[in-house]
Amino acid sequence: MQTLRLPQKSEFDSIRIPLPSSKSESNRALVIDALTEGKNEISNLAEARDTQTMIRLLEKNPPVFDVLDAGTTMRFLTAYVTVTNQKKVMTGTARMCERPIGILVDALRSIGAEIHYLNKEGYPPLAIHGLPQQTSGKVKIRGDVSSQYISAMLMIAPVLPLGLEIELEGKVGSQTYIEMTLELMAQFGIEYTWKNNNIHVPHQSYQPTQFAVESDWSGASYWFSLLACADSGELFLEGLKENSLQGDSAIVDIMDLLGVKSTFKKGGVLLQKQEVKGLKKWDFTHCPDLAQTVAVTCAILGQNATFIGLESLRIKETDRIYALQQELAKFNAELREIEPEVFQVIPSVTMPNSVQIHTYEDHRMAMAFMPLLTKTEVIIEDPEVVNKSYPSFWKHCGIAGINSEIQETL
Ligand SMILES: O=C(O)C1=C[C@@H](OP(=O)(O)O)[C@@H](O)[C@H](O)C1
Ligand SMILES: C=C(OP(=O)(O)O)C(=O)O
Repeated sequence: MQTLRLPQKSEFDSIRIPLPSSKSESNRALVIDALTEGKNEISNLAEARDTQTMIRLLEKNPPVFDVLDAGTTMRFLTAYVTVTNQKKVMTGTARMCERPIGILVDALRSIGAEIHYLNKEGYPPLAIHGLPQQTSGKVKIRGDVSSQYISAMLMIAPVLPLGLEIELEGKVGSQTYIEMTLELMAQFGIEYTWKNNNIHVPHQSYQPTQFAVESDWSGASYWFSLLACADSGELFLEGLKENSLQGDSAIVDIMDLLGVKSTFKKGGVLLQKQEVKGLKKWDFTHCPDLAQTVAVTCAILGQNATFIGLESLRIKETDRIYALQQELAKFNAELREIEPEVFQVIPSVTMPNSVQIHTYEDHRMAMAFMPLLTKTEVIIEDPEVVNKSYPSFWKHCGIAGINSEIQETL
């Protein structure tokens, strides 16, 4: 097994981190581009494996689309392949085949698609036979499992002959990602209305557009956390905008409470240390990918914060609640469920001399625990797991003066 040793370090100079591009924006722009007649100019696409997988599948168009562990690639391409009336098998890693897709398949079937499950009902792998004819212009989709099903349906909606009216049912999670989808579609010339639970996208054409992908706010969160946990330093994060399409820009408000001041400047955002105001409670319903970063930060900073809105974490790259609980325990911290779906961070009081973090095939487990190096030596198992969203993460740690060392262990 490969591990990465991160020596303890808690003082940082004035450092500029280039940051990767957003995989969420990239994967939307790629699907829209594939649906557009005419030439778009899309720049700054993500180096993330999830995006590179989508580029490769769209370019090579093999009969089997193996998306590996990329949720957006699986969900967005399932809708894309269907609407473009292709015959295709959609599959992915063993974990991807445990991540539900039934809500999206039901939505596509309800407008006339022919899709079959090749193994377990409700889960990939799927055999798609296309959409011979759109039989309905209305669909109901529950919003509490994954917003990616809704984004997938929204992006194909303009090219459907009858357009699409989507009624969102129940609680809607990750709503910021639905907003990102619609705002991005609007930049490609699409008009829509969203009233209460109803989103209506009439039939229309995507317009050729120039679109530059912004840096990734989810990836930026680990640098906010590093500074929050450090004794001193100043970081400049490149390519972030104050008015972002990404809901994970909420990290600015969260970290304002955890001791990081953000100042937007030309070309990015400057992070400086300030006093810790304290984080009492946060709802992660609309920014689930920040939960691991903030849980680790609170555990390190001695913040007994209450977390809600973590339900979707159980069906991501791993069961992130279980994974966090296991790894926080290694430095005597906890994520305790005090009532159903209400969690409290119980911070660490004693820190071991070294902590080895298991990463559960989840990029965010590796990156979220990196800031622990401000308090002790950290050993990260399977460091390449970061490639899913942030392949240059360890290189950027090097820019920050963290002298990591790869180790081969049995
Ligand atoms: O649409 C997107 O780009 C994403 C939506 C979110 O998923 P859910 O909607 O499943 O919460 C998020 O966790 C994921 O990393 C990216
Ligand atoms: C959940 C994530 O991605 P996806 O659902 O697209 O696999 C993530 O990047 O944290």
